[in-house]
Amino acid sequence: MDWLKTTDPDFERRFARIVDDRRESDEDVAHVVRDIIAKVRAEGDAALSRLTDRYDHHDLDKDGWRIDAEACKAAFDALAPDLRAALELAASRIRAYHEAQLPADRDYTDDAGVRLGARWTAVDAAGLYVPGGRAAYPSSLLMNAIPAKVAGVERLVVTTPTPRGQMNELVLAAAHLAGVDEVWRIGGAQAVAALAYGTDTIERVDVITGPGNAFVAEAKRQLFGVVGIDMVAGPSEILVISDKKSDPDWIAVDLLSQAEHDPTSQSILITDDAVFAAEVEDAVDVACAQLSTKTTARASWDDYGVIIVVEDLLEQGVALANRLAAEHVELAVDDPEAFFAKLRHAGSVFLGRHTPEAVGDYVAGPNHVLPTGRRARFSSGLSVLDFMKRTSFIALDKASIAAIGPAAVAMAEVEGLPAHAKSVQVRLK
Ligand SMILES: NC(=O)c1ccc[n+]([C@@H]2O[C@H](COP(=O)([O-])OP(=O)(O)OC[C@H]3O[C@@H](n4cnc5c(N)ncnc54)[C@H](O)[C@@H]3O)[C@@H](O)[C@H]2O)c1
Ligand SMILES: N[C@H](CO)Cc1c[nH]c[nH+]1
Ligand SMILES: [Zn+2]
Repeated sequence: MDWLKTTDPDFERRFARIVDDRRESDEDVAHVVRDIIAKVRAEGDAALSRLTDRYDHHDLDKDGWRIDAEACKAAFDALAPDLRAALELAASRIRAYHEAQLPADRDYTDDAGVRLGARWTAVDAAGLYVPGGRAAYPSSLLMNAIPAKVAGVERLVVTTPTPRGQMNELVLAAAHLAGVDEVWRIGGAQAVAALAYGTDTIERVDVITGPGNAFVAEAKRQLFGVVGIDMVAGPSEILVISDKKSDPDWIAVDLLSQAEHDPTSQSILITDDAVFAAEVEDAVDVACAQLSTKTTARASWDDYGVIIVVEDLLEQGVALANRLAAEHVELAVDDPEAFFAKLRHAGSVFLGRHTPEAVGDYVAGPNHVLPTGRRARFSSGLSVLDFMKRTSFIALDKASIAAIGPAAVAMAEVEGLPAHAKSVQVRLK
């Protein structure tokens, strides 16, 4: 864990190193992923089978490639009542939030008499990556599938690893609840490649969404263009801005809540009180030792955890947070609105001491699939729009082409494109 004070003479150098650190996307990962993608593209199912054996340690031909709809329904029917209620609450809150994102078509006629507009349509098929290496993520299934359904996607294809052949019943139950069409027992970069290129067994999709570890995130990054993607959503991150009035035990578990996802996750505390910072550090040690996920959480905190003590939390603290552009930012202060007003770069923001990030992971409603690795500077969380595209349209008649056509002819001529000019001119006669 790194301790920084803005008053340290080498603060700027050390902070800049943290901002620029590409935690998960190093050259080794990129190289491994490139190789996996090439193998899946060239060999299809045979590569999927071999890579699943190598990384997830089971035999697809023996265990089955696909989980059928009956198994998903059976898992849903077998849910304990409290878990079923929790999944249903999460699903209905996620659905309500995302339904409000549906965009409106445009269709109008401007002053020149030109009819213009745009029509939104869903992609035909979406590949939804549901992580499953270290933990199981039924919540991520809902976060992927519900916006896709709201958008009107016809074919929803889930891929998820089943390490050592172990299926997670809650993931299957969530697939039934969300109305997923296909569930494939494949994870990692090989799953992303199969969705992008298709194989004899798995038909390709148009867009791939969802979170995952460094290999999954890098595969999506490399395959963007072959297929649409939502954004690069890799190992989780949390940045907590807190004054000394917060309970150190609360802040410690908030930091650990993201550290426990992955050894390359990152948890950062920014505070203006060094004593409070030390209390949180101690509380992290105590809380971490009690977690079943302590090995992962400890590794993440030791290698990538950061505590930054600033002189002025509102001005300096938020300025640093903007440079970090973290996936999640908690504002554990008396007046979170004042901080929120200055915060421009973050995937999702949690306002006030009673808003733990973990509630957003499950039941609040906004999507938990969010950009990581400082990418909140230019990307947003998963939304209904990631499953849709916009087609613009133009309609002219004799009068309106006469109004705007000559300008097009003039521009085509200076661009040296005579066929363009002619195709307008012939209609002006
Ligand atoms: N940013 C977000 O929105 C968000 C949301 C939820 C989860 N997450 C992140 O998702 C990740 C889940 O990770 P996970 O590991 O539990 O599951 P995962 O499904 O993402 O990854 C497991 C797969 O990784 C591949 N893999 C593992 N080691 C490999 C290696 N050495 N070489 C090549 N491939 C390898 C395997 O194929 C395996 O199937 C975490 O990093 C978590 O923080 C992010
Ligand atoms: N915190 C993760 C996004 O980074 C989402 C998640 C799912 N389950 C628990 N957490
Ligand atoms: Zn989480």
